[in-house]
Amino acid sequence: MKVIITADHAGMTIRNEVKNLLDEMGIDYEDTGCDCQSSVDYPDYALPAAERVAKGEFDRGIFICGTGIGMSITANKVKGIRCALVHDVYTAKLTRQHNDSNVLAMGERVIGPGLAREIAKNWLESEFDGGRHANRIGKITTYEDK
Ligand SMILES: O=C(CO)[C@H](O)[C@H](O)[C@H](O)COP(=O)(O)O
Repeated sequence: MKVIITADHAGMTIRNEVKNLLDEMGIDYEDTGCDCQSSVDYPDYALPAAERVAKGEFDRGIFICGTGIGMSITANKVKGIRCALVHDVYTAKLTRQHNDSNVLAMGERVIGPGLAREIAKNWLESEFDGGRHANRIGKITTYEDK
């Protein structure tokens, strides 16, 4: 699995925690910033990273900002992206099993690094269930292709 990770200035601590997790799990990843010396705009990070997931360069993305909302709204504008904003372990698993989410968004001003790590681990380890859920995702894809 290849993962792209990106964050704005409000997501640096969780970004570093998730990078440690990816190292421990032996998962290949690219960190596309920010360097976060000053305040930045989340769309400048979410859009290029989401496009690279949509193109198939990466299997999954993990995007972090203050609330996760800006990153998730932006990522979901990119065709083929199913970005889930997650702040608990239950929905981390369920959004993989039911929604086949390919991007995980989290907010560093909402949860701490320990919970973020558990969320990322469960999201990375959970598989899509297919079946009735594939049919539902097909309806989203059909809409995107119109
Ligand atoms: O987009 C967001 C909220 O939807 C993110 O949380 C940003 O990180 C946040 O807006 C940044 O806020 P700041 O006051 O400019 O640090």
